[in-house]
Amino acid sequence: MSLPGLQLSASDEPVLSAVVHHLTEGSEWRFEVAFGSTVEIKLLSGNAELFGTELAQKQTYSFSGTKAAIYTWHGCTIEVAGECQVEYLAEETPMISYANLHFALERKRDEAVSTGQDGPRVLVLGPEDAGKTSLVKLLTAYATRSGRQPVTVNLDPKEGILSVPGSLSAVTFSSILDVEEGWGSSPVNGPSPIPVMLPLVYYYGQANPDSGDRIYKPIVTRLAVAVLSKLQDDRHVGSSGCLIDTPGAISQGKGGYDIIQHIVSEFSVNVLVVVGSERLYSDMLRRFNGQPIGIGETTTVIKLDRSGGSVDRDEDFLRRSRKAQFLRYFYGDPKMELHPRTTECDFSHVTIYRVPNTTSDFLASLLPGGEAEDDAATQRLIYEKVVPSPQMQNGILAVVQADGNDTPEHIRDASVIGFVQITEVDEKRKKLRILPPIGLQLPRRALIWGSWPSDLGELVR
Ligand SMILES: Nc1ncnc2c1ncn2[C@@H]1O[C@H](COP(=O)(O)OP(=O)(O)OP(=O)(O)O)[C@@H](O)[C@H]1O
Repeated sequence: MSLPGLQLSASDEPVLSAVVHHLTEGSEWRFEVAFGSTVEIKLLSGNAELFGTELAQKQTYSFSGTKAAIYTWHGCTIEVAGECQVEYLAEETPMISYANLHFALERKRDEAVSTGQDGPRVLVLGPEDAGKTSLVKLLTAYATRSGRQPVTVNLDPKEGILSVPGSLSAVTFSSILDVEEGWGSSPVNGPSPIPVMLPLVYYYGQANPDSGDRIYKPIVTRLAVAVLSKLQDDRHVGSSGCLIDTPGAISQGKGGYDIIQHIVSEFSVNVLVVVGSERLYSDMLRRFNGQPIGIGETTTVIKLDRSGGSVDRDEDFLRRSRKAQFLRYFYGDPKMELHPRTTECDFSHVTIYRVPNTTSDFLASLLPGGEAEDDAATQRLIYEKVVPSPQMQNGILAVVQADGNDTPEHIRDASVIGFVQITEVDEKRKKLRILPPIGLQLPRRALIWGSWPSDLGELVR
């Protein structure tokens, strides 16, 4: 079609050249797409899945800023339009062992249905970029495809499953995952054509857990209490069990093992999966294999190979992924755009608590004379009450279900209602400008200012 007067025709629009790939059974096509480029993929024939979620035939899926793989059990043909940074066909994958793990979990779920006990509580451990999140995504997708309703728990603050980075969350999956977005969407993550899921979110505000801080372990406990009571209250969810993703940092010995012990006991973990590390596997085997959990149950430790497709992501890629997650939180995605407006409020309307830089504050507390002797000093290790300052510019604050005057413990243990960005601090007028997500009123709640991520820049469009 040509446009009158402009001498333009449809053929002047950029056309993405399409290439067709034939995948043999049990192989995968791995691809990486840079931020700023888009690659469109269409399944022409056969069956294919992305981290366990099936692709529909003839539907176009768009990817940007992604590293992933399309796997086929029985062979397929896909059409790919656009430029990938990296792409290749791989015939060696650990998918059979991943599927075997899924079937073993299914047997435990069937047993749970007949005995009335909880289904498997699965903890996934491994070094950074070993493919832990991809495995949890795949196991979640396979469980929902088998008609289960597992609770998926994210204990990796860098990840932000159905929430933003900096938070820990738990959500019950009852429907398919989103091929393009992975976990799909929630009210604290943005809109989606896939049914909205309501995650339970707690705020950590730092990149890596610290066994010595007074925030990480207590909020893991809060999540565990909520998840285990959900398993008790809803038998379908209960027999499906839970799948727990973890940060790579805790799999590196010392303080990390202390955190692993904490997670295992709080979630009554009975299946511990180690991905891609012989040494960690042997340490976990020694510590946990055969350990009794409740009546008649013991923990089983198993090892899985790392997929050759699981790749290291450089800091620039991770920074851009984080920024994209926050932009999606505030502005939605092309399927459903949102238009939040910044709003101004007085300093006196907000009560802000700062997440301390735990490593330095914790170490300081161990120095002679620096020991936390009284309650006030102990509480400083949780949060510090602060007045708005220019350092907060572009900072992310979590709005939690607690009053500004509650104790730091109460504020830490409160779940998140939403996140805001501070876009301007006017010290002279004592006013703040804030970017809230659509629908979030800034009531007189406690706000927690995280120390990470600190490199997002201004998100206002
Ligand atoms: N089979 C695969 N083919 C292509 N890319 C893959 C494959 N498996 C994983 N990836 C990609 O490799 C990267 C690292 O994987 P993943 O996020 O699952 O690791 P992780 O162990 O959870 O990392 P972290 O320790 O940072 O949380 C991700 O970008 C993921 O999409």
